[in-house]
Order: sequence, then C-alpha cells, then structure tokens
Amino acid sequence: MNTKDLQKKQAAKAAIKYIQSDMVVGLGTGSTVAYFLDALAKSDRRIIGVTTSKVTSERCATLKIPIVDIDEVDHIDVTIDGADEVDTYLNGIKGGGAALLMEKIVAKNSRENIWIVDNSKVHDTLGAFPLPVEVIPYGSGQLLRQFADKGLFPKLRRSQVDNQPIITDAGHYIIDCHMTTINNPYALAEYFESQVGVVEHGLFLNICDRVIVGGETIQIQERQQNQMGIK
Ligand SMILES: O=C(CO)[C@H](O)[C@H](O)COP(=O)(O)O
Repeated sequence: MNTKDLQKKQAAKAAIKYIQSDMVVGLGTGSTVAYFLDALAKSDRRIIGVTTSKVTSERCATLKIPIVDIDEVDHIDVTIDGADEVDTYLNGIKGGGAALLMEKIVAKNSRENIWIVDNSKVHDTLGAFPLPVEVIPYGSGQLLRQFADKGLFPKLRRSQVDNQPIITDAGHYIIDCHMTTINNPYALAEYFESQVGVVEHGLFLNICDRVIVGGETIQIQERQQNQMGIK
C-alpha cells in the first residue's frame, strides 16, 4: 500500500471514534470513505447511513451497512467524507469523484461534518486541485465559454474509456476549472451560484467542522468559527 492510501486508511479508522451506535451517519464518496466503510462494518457501531452516491450505496449493500433515503430521516448526526483539497480554514474542494451535489446536500443537513484525508490534500490556499462545477448538459457549451472568458480554465470532464462526458448520478455534466490558486473562494462561490445552468460547485465553505489527517501521528484540526479564509 502506498503512503497516500496508508494515510487515507489511518484517517478513516480514526474517524470511527466519532461514531456511536444508533447515530444517523452521512456517508461520503471516494476511496477514503471506502476505507471508512470497511472500518465501520468491522466495528461494533450499528448506525443508519445516508449515502451520497450510487457507488457508496452499493458498497454499503455489500458490507451490510443499513442505509435510508435522506428524506426518511429528520436529522443527520454526523457526516464522514473525503475531500480533494482542504485549506488552513477547513474550507475545501470536493467533487473529484463527481458526487459533489449529493455530498453538499448531505453535508448541509448534518449537525457535524468530518473530513478524512491524506496529508497531500492539505494546502494553505485552495486551487491546486481543479474545481469541479456540476452543470445542466443543456447550454453547458455556453458555460464553458463564459468560464473561459472569466479566466477559470474550464474543461468538460470526459470518460477515459470512451471520451464521452461524465454523467453524474443526478444526470449532469462536470466542468473542472483549472485555476491553480483561488484567492477569494467566497466571491468565486457567489459567481457560480449566480450562473443559470450551474447546479452546484465543489467549493465547500464553512461546512467542515473537523479534518482528520492520516499519518504516523494522526492530526485532527478543528474549524475556528471566526476565520473565513479570504486571502
Ligand atoms: O469529493 C469527493 C467525491 O465527489 C471525494 O470525497 C474526493 O474526491 C476524495 O476522494 P478520495 O478519498 O478518493 O481521495
């Protein structure tokens, strides 16, 4: 196992201590969450899961972790998810696995959000990871032009198998914006939120409460309420 995978697994295992039996637990998407699901299935915690993608639902079925639809619960106690990038303010980029829409819906309905990451995901400023933006297929070519005019270096995400656009679980496209640095994530989030045809963007701001970073020593960072992360 390489260092990144080892750290993902360490972070995933460390997250189990935040889970108690009978909790309603939001279950994110990605390889780190897959390690968390394995650890959860082996643990003595008996939870009810709310998933964020078909792939996570399928893994829960295999591992016999019970899940319900998000609309069947009146609250979610805690959500455990991965991230593509996280900054010192615990703002982050998500959507590398094309699940950002459901991940954000579940996160926004959770009392607490915990991210589990390997050390390579932690940066001072966001932007090293291309920012995913989920869009309606109709008119997506126009959005690509507008994003390019704004200097966001957009690229439609395509399948490596057949070069066709990736379709999300909700039937949308993903445009990845290759900016390298995002100086003001709040202004950028507002821009995307004002564009017709944009369903959701991968900037998760003021959402994460705690990040667990895998490593020889597990690091746990908690969000400071009064820091926004505008550079
Ligand atoms: O946002 C996500 C999926 O949409 C994932 O949480 C993110 O891509 C991290 O994935 P991994 O744990 O495989 O590195």
